[in-house]
Amino acid sequence: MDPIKFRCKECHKRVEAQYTLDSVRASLARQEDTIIFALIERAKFPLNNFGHNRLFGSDEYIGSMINGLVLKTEAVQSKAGRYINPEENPFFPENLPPSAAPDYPFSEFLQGAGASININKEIWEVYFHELIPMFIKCGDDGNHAQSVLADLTLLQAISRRIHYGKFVAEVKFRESPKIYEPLIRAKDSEGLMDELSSESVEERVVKRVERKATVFGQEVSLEYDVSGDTYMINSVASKLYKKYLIPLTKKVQVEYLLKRLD
Ligand SMILES: O=C(O)C(=O)C[C@]1(C(=O)O)C=C[C@@H](O)C=C1
Repeated sequence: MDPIKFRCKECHKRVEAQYTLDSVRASLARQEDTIIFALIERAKFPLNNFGHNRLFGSDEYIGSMINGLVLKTEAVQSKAGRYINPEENPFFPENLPPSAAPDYPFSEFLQGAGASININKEIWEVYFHELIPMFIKCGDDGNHAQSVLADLTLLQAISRRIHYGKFVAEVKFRESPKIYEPLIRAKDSEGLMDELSSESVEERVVKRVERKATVFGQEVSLEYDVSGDTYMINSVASKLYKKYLIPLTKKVQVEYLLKRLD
């Protein structure tokens, strides 16, 4: 197939991202939609034995189906430039091929050694050992590749949300350097955690997620407006946020800030 040759006048224009507390919160809210739809997609499949299937044998990668597919997919996406975007973090950063995509001047908003924080190993553990058992039924419907790719889409959306904490932390630091600098110099993780946390904002996020998940999970029909909850992921989505996504986003914020002045 021929690649698309068309290019509009806007193609080469650099779009400098403006990060403010409002804009990063708006981005977190949009990312909720992606995560909820990815949860709905994954919920369509049973467990599908991801831990046992072997893929890519011989001298290539040998591992479980999920490891193999994620490793290979990330390699392809890395070549296509996914990880030159500072908002993206790979699950298998070791030996990723470099980007072959044209250079793009992504914003250099993040500062210090914290810009390269990657807690995907922890996210991976939480995902397979705590999140998946929360909403996926045991069983095998033969759709192994499909369910693994649904896992990857969901994992990437979750990872992006959690690592977006770096951008939230940088915005907060720039807004109040006089508050954050002494805490960073004193390596006061608890003080930083207290400073960046807002219980009322967190409550609003969890409530909004539950509401969105209820609406997105409904079946829409031509005969009647909406019918019952199809995928039952509203309680899963709000629990996911309360128990894992918000705490891990805050952990990334603290880790980022501790390295902000390095
Ligand atoms: O909105 C913020 O200020 C954030 O830091 C993001 C976030 C979240 O993960 O949703 C994390 C910490 C705050 O307590 C509130 C919300």
